[in-house]
Amino acid sequence: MTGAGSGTAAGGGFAARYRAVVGERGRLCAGIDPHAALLEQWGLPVTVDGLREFAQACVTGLGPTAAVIKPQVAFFEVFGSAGLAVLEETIAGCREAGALVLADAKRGDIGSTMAAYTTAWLDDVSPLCSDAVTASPYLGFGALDPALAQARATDRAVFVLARTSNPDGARLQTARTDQGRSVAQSIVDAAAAANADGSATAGVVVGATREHGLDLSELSGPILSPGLGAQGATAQDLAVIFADTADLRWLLPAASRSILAAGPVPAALAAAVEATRDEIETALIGPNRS
Ligand SMILES: O=c1ccn([C@@H]2O[C@H](COP(=O)(O)O)[C@@H](O)[C@H]2O)c(=O)[nH]1
Repeated sequence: MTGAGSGTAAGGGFAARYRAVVGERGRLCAGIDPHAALLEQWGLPVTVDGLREFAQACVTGLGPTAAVIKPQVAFFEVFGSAGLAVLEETIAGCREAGALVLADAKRGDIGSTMAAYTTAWLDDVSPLCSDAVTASPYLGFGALDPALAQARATDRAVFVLARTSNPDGARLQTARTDQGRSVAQSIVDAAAAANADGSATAGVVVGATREHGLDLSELSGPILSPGLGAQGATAQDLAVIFADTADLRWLLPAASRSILAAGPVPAALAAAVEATRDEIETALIGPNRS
């Protein structure tokens, strides 16, 4: 299997893997968020067996279709070790199908503990090994160094929270640092510095739900933008808030519940991915794209 998600790539950084799969499948990150309400909507029990069936349908429907797949780790942790076993199968299945897997685990801790999180999420020795992981910079961007180093060495990426899609984030993220920049802008700038080698090792998370006030033009790395659909953002909003502030080739809009609502039939999930992606492409570059 030679898909973007299969194993460790050989050089070129995450940038090459990302460009290849997004070029082929389009700009969209499909989330796997097995909410209890969705399991019920799909006619599944809210048990680990229901979780497994849900995840298998996602692997079949989303794995060959979406460029990036983002399992939300929390919904698997709800079921303890059995849920984590399902997460392992889900990650492996999506990577085998050629998607890049971004584990939404939002890890962040002192360096020595961060090293263990790094092994868990970004090292081939781990059954949870993914192509990228989300991270919180609240202990300082430098505390993420072990993850960034491992990601750089293995052509993976770390997506760092900068300006999140929830309203509660604003007060902290728009606060000014002693250098006069917003906290969120300082995260973006640190990520841009980490990407100076062209590897795109450091992505950022910037929600699609509101004006972010950031200059993303120097980032040279992926911008995960959650908030489409269930949180109220639209494809047109993406064009408005990112067109003048970012290189749109790096924009990776994300949606979970609005896609998963199309289940449980895998073909319907795949169709929802395609429809969402087409809406995004039309909004960002117009209907006559080649
Ligand atoms: O700022 C952020 C960061 C992460 N998320 C995560 O993305 C999905 C969104 O799910 P929807 O169903 O499309 O609302 C979810 O896993 C969040 O934890 C985010 O929404 N905002």
